[in-house]
Amino acid sequence: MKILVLNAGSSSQKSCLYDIAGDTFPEEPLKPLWEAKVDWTHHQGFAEIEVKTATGAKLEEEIASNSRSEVVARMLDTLCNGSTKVINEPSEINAVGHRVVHGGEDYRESVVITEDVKQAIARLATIAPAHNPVNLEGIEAIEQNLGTITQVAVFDTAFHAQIPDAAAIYPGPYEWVEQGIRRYGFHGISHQYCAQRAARILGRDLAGLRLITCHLGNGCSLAAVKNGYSIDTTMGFTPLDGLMMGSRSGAVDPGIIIHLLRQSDYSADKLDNVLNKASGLRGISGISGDMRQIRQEISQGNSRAQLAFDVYVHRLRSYIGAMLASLFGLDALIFTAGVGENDAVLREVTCEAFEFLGLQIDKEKNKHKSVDVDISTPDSAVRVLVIHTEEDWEIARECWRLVK
Ligand SMILES: Nc1ncnc2c1ncn2[C@@H]1O[C@H](COP(=O)(O)OP(=O)(O)O)[C@@H](O)[C@H]1O
Ligand SMILES: CC(=O)OP(=O)(O)O
Ligand SMILES: [Mg+2]
Repeated sequence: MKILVLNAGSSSQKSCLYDIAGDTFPEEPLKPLWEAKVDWTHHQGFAEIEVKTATGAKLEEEIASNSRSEVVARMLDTLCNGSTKVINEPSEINAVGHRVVHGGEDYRESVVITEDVKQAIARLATIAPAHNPVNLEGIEAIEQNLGTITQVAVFDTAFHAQIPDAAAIYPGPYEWVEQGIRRYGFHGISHQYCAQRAARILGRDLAGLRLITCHLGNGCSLAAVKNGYSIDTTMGFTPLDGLMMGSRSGAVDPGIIIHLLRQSDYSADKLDNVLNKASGLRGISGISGDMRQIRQEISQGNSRAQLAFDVYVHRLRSYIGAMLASLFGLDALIFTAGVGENDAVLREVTCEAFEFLGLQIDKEKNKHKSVDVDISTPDSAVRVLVIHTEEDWEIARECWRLVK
């Protein structure tokens, strides 16, 4: 079965094609036949497309277009033509899976996309403005280019759908509960993949495991996973809650918002922009939301970069503490996504705070650039894992489950 996966971000579009043979979904992630990445950030009005195949073919080009449909058309063209050709025609694709960030109260698991599903994704754009509209554009671009092919929406919120009310409900007025203003949680596709992968690495059943998965990418969130279910998480009603992120503030005293609305020229739009795009590592450092750049500036003695890192670590430790309390204990702490997988110093200083629990990492193992490994010492009371997240593979798994 050939499954095309689309993971649409606000300024990028990642896609890949898997070929899954046989009657059972493989345990180990397969290498995609073909992968494509489109980036709109570098050159206004232009899309940079990078394509590579499992056999080593590569293609890079720039096209003058802001239209996701036009760019998806070109991407699909590279699947069937030229040096990166891996199939003869688009009709060989059996299904298309999409990462959709917000599924709200209506969608608590993956679904085959219908008009109703599209309308719900559009409606939820008001609370996931950076994500849901581009997810919908991706779905429509596939409709325009591939017609009536089966498409599946895999929601970032779904893995958190079982979070108990005590952890999900904000202590505002009860009307909020009635209006669906509650903690939904995000990055669920990644948290779910990492929890399953951790159980495999540990040689244990998910049932009986208490895990904290730390997804630290541009967006950052933690999940407390018990018996394979998320029972608490740091992102909330929107992907702005919780940890400090690349350019998002994470949780701040709501009184600051009231203060700014009353005392300054802040509007809702300005607040949105400040909290989502001009805060976090970028806001504090004044340099960048990219952890690699923060690290480089720290090595050159930049005190604001150091402060940004220190606040990031403080927040991360605090929220790990919160997840620990929800789990009543911990079997494994898992680091994943761009920062979690690559930043050994961050992992080391984060873990130091939990040595009192008997959690101990092997500092040499921690420095190795390998993933899907246990970096704790043999006698550590808690296992510490670094896992390469495979959101696309998890989307393909859900697609396979629904379409097979
Ligand atoms: N070697 C590294 N050291 C520290 N941070 C890294 C490294 N490589 C990537 N990152 C960070 O990972 C983040 C992006 O993570 P990623 O999971 O790719 O994000 P997203 O999928 O949310 O766009 C960036 O902040 C980047 O700086
Ligand atoms: C939900 C979310 O924050 O996603 P990302 O980290 O991809 O921005
Ligand atoms: Mg990501």
